[in-house]
Amino acid sequence: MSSITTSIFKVTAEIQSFGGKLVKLQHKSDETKTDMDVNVYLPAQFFANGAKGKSLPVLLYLSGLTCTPNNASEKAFWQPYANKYGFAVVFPDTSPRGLNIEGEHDSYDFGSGAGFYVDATTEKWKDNYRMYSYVNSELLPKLQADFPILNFDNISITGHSMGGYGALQLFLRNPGKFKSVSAFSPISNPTKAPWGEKCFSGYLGQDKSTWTQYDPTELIGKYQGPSDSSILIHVGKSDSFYFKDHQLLPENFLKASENSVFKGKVDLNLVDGYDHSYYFISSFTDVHAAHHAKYLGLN
Ligand SMILES: N[C@@H](CCC(=O)N[C@@H](CSC=O)C(=O)NCC(=O)O)C(=O)O
Repeated sequence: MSSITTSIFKVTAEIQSFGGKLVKLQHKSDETKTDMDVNVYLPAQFFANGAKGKSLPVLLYLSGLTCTPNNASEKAFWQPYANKYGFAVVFPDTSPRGLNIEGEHDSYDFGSGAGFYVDATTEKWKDNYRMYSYVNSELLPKLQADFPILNFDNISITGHSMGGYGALQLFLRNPGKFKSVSAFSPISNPTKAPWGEKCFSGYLGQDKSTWTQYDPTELIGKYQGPSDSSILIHVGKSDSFYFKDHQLLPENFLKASENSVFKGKVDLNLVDGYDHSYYFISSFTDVHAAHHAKYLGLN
């Protein structure tokens, strides 16, 4: 039996980890019209503070292509830092599941596991592939309702690859909503990268002018919200998606930031020897956790 009481979400697993608990949840989504899985890591403070009613900040982690909520929960190692600083971590899924739209499961970089954090407008995808609205407008308010001890008004955002792009995109499209943003190997200029071109043309259609509303490199120059936080990015120099396939293009984002309110505030770290994997991510989780803790008022 679960020790966590919820009404919107069904608790499917509760796993003690690093002194806190990873809670696996499932709910019916109005946006995707499917059941959706989401994991939430509740730090030790959640259980200690519960009785005292002290609210805890939240870090939203968006995952990359092929991922479920479990990849980062098992391999990014946010738990010790969530406990050190006292924040919860939310790990959403990367696409609707359980559908069988024609072509949906044919490739790893489109369809299932590859929702690309957009609201699709093309006929085949528009009814369910609404991962932008799902994460931004449905999931977070619903979690707030079931977890009142968490403070979703004190939230930061991060992610990896497709999720790193998603983090930058959600941060820049919602000025002031997130206290800070960071990204591991983000697809920084998706309208110019093969992964982005494939997903945007499939979900949004051939008119490229509709793509730019989701491209961080296009969005940063137009952003006019708070800019007190810096934008922290790590990319492995031995990541073949970076140096060979040119999927990430972080230099384009850095350059665009020079004509924005974030001029001089994009902290792009190209790190020797690291690849695209969770071995890389988990090597820098501590730096990203400290970055967000600062802006969430935790250190
Ligand atoms: N061969 C891989 C290709 C997909 C991949 O590398 N996925 C990354 C994210 S890439 C950009 O969004 C990932 O996080 N994979 C899951 C993992 O646990 O490493 C494959 O098919 O997995």
